[in-house]
Amino acid sequence: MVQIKDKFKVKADELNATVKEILKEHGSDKIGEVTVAQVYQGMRGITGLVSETSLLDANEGIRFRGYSIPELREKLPKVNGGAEPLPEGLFYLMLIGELPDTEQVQELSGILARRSHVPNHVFATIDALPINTHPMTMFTTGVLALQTESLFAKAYADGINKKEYWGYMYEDALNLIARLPRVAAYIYRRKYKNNYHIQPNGMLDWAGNFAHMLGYEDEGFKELMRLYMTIHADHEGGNVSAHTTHLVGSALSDAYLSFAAGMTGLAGPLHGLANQEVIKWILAMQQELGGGTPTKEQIAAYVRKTLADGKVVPGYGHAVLRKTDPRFTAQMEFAKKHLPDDALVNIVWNVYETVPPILQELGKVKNPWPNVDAHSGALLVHYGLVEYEFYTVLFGVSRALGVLASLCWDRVMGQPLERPKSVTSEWMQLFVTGKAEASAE
Ligand SMILES: CC(=O)SCCNC(=O)CCNC(=O)[C@H](O)C(C)(C)COP(=O)(O)OP(=O)(O)OC[C@H]1O[C@@H](n2cnc3c(N)ncnc32)[C@H](O)[C@@H]1OP(=O)(O)O
Ligand SMILES: O=C([O-])CC(=O)C(=O)O
Repeated sequence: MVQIKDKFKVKADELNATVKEILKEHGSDKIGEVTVAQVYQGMRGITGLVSETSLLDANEGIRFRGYSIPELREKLPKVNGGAEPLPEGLFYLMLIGELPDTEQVQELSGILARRSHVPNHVFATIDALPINTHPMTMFTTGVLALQTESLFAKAYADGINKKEYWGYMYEDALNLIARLPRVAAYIYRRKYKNNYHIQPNGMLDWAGNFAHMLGYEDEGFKELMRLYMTIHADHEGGNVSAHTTHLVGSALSDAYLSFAAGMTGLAGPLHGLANQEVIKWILAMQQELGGGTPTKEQIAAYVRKTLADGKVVPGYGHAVLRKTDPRFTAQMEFAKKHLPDDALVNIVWNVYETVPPILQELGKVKNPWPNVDAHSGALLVHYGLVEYEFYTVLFGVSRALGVLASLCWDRVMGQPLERPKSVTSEWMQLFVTGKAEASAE
């Protein structure tokens, strides 16, 4: 591990020198203009953050350090005999900026396995919550309870030099990633499997062991988890979970606090919770039709009813993407290979053919195409993980890889407290009528 940590610091020193140069030579260059509409409408299109781990193209989708999802599926190391990438490899790529070889990924898997111990008070804290608590609430609570283990918080309290922040953040990030599958699996087994818990298997890879602790030994499910944990890991810096983690981290809150904050955002239905909403929506449609497989006409009618009721069609649309999400496509390919005849998956594919033209008709939806959440639930149901309220926890465990790699970069680059300017609508009225000056600060 010392090796990866050292490598990270070397890369960071190089980038720090480059950024210093950029700021010296181009610090006052303009990167864009901000309109009044952007300020009121969720800051879409404002470039205001630096996130090293991935970059989104509205039409192509996400690239992790330059690699698209199909490229990652091909190039990242796999388990012996496996076809899907090991998510540990993606973490290495996001952190170091280079594709790891199999040996480096195996080393990282071993390190994560050795760091995965979760203290008992975390389980006791989760146990204190009523059983009907949403799994995402249990998850964020569990992560907050784990904060007792933060090395960064301890070191800060002891009074370290700011040049040393990154090293403690790095250790916390790895420890937290190592521990999350255990916390998540505990929640699953407590809520849905009569509190019958399964001990970790230190010989397995990170995602394979997660599947094992959840109670799924099928190799197909383990492959799904490897793919799932890879494709959900990061989506550049402005999405709600990544931005929140970064923002909270900018106050020098440690990795546990920052990640828990990000997870409370992932738990929203317009963000990560949409994966449970998709399955809920399909099941409700089936129920309304008396069961069975709905025809495309019936799906279209249900979509129109959803819209008429003033609701969104979950799994469709995106704040930035303007084409079918490549994460949706990757899952579709997985399904075509492993479960082409699955009834629910076939409904998901019929929904894909039906929804976009209807959303397009509305004239206001900027992206009528499916996002990652439109497909994931149906795959999980196929393998028996039917408890859809748990799905966003899986998303959260994966998202840790991206947002925690980013947090390491934030600290090693010495990123400052984030604090953009806000105004009141009264100020805006004066501004648009020329009675107030725009403030650059
Ligand atoms: C991992 C992820 O976070 S991926 C996203 C997961 N979320 C979902 O799938 C929920 C459904 N989708 C949505 O609600 C939206 O598409 C979002 C939140 C993802 C993006 O929101 P925006 O960037 O505001 O989208 P956009 O600019 O296209 O919105 C314009 C209008 O179209 C509506 N719209 C967008 N997507 C949908 C949809 N799937 N169903 C119905 N209406 C939609 C918006 O609600 C908005 O309506 P309004 O003007 O009456 O308020
Ligand atoms: O990019 C976004 O805004 C939402 C998203 O798809 C993600 O975070 O994975």
